[in-house]
Amino acid sequence: MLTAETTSTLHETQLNPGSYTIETSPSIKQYAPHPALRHVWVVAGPAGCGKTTVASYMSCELDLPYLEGDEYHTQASVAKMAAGIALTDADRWDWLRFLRIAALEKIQQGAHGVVLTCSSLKRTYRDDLRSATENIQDVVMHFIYLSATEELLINRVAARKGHYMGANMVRSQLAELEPPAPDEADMVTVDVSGMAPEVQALVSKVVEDILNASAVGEMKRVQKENSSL
Ligand SMILES: Nc1ncnc2c1ncn2[C@@H]1O[C@H](COP(=O)(O)OP(=O)(O)O)[C@@H](O)[C@H]1O
Ligand SMILES: O=C(O)[C@H](O)[C@@H](O)[C@H](O)[C@H](O)COP(=O)(O)O
Repeated sequence: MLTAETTSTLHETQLNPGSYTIETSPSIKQYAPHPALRHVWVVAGPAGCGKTTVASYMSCELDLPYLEGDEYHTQASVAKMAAGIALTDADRWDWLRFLRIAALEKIQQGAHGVVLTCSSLKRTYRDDLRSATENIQDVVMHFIYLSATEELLINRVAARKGHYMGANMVRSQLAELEPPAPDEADMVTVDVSGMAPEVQALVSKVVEDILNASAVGEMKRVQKENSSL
């Protein structure tokens, strides 16, 4: 069970990584983000875990623009994946760069946050994405990592229609996957084995906790600043 533990500044705000279990089904809409902060939500995990499904929900609930990671691959990378060939690091660096640029463009254009899908399979890829916001004080990145078994992923990819990614790619995705490390405090794991409403409830709770923790962290930062004037 995730608990939010706030500290003196936003950047020190810690959220315990770990799987969520949840009983209620709140809407995220009631949780207005802190006006001084903008959030980049990266929905992560291997093919078929539900990134697109969850990100669409979050984008709608939070009223934020949505960047679909699949659309930022080069044609060559899509052709590779469609042919059942796993991407390499070299294939992915530009993709990650395009995603970073696209997310920052949305922020620069005035969006109060962004929802982004990106498998972010390896720690180095996540660190690369993190570099986009690390020097921007009012923008904070979060990873929502969707966790599922190989069997579930294969079943969901196999049942999905009209996508270049075949079920034969799940194994290579899992072979490369580096699940959240204990020090990745900006990453929260959500178990997606349930049906959509259950997953949505888990995601809502994750977002609620993060927004609450961020708001408290930001308030403490402002109070600290004011007290030192
Ligand atoms: N919680 C769920 N229960 C059942 N099916 C789901 C669930 N989430 C997603 N799906 C279905 O599984 C398939 C893969 O989901 P998708 O969102 O495309 O995953 P990803 O973007 O991570 O590849 C889609 O056909 C989607 O409709
Ligand atoms: O890094 C990769 O190997 C790809 O980005 C992959 O992880 C991603 O999942 C594809 O874009 C397939 O799309 P779906 O994840 O939507 O199936």
